[in-house]
Amino acid sequence: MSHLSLHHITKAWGEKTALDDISFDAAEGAFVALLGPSGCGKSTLLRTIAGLETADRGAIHFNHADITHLPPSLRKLSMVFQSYALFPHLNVRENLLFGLKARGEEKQSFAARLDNVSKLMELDKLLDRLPSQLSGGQQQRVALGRAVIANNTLCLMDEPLSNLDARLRQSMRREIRALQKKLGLTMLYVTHDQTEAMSMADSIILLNDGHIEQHGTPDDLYNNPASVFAAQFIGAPPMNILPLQRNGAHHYLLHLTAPVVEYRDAPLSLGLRAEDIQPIAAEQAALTARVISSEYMGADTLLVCLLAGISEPLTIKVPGMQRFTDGSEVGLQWSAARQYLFHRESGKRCAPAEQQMFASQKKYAV
Ligand SMILES: Nc1ncnc2c1ncn2[C@@H]1O[C@H](COP(=O)(O)OP(=O)(O)OP(=O)(O)O)[C@@H](O)[C@H]1O
Repeated sequence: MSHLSLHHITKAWGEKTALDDISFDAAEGAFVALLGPSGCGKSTLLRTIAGLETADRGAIHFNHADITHLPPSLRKLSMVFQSYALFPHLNVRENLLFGLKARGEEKQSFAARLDNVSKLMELDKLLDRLPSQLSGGQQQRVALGRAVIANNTLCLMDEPLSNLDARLRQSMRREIRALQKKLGLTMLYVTHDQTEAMSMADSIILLNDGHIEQHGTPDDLYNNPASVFAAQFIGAPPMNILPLQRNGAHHYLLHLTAPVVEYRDAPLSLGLRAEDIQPIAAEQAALTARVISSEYMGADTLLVCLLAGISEPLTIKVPGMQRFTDGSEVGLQWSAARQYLFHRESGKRCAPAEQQMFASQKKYAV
């Protein structure tokens, strides 16, 4: 049985459905990222699991027990907020011990637990300082230490790194992941940053407007996106999405690398990741595009190109040292295995069998 299971959790704020029939399982010791754009319901979901909000419908099971109606203090979970929520007038030691005292836990255990956690979090030399005398990263460690000292096996984190600068964020990501593994914590981690989710999590729950768009491993979300939304949310730059047309001027796109065609009643879009498109010499290419801008980023350069007759620009990722002049013509190719097909109306990915069926219809091929 899963450590944590949500069953059909639904919650509305007035007219707005913030959580729409959310169900998932998290195994013991798993790091699960809740990812999605602003307003998709990440915080509401986390707060509902913590018991700080009440679901309108559905059930939450944790450690074989139904905790749906338990108050937060009895749920045996720790929560770390974006704001750290440290008490400004209490020093690090008092902040770390506050929860234990408030819950009336065994006093004799405090010294050993404090010693253990302050060493683990490298806070042992800072115990007498107030939060205002700590750096952002140190404050974050106190907030984490408070979660760890409670000895709870489930930890909920709501954008814990968003107040830190990019470099510190990266090292804290590694620290949190290492700590979570070492202590065997089950972690639910809210973020809107796909890189954070991809680099830290065992599995990602991608939320879109209150519902689960896709739940899978980082590899699944990147290589097998279930929809245009997932394909464009995961990966940078977002996946190129080009409309396929049966008789339009774009037709040549379709039979460049494989006889992928549009099916009678199923208008499709073609998805291509920027890194899967290779520039080649224009004179050797069946398809050419005009470079409209290039963005040098060190290791890579992003080329924004326009294909004749297609208004959507196409972004291509090339090695940083490869230079193209704006306005020049470049040939393009990609592997048929790296093409994604989506239903244009629903945005959903075509099933493999469906994609095969489209591919086998050669009537549109030149
Ligand atoms: N207390 C509240 N009262 C009314 N509406 C709310 C309340 N809290 C959240 N909402 C609404 O519910 C929806 C989901 O909000 P939520 O804060 O869960 O999203 P989020 O994904 O965490 O967003 P962000 O990344 O911006 O924090 C939004 O439309 C929001 O306006």
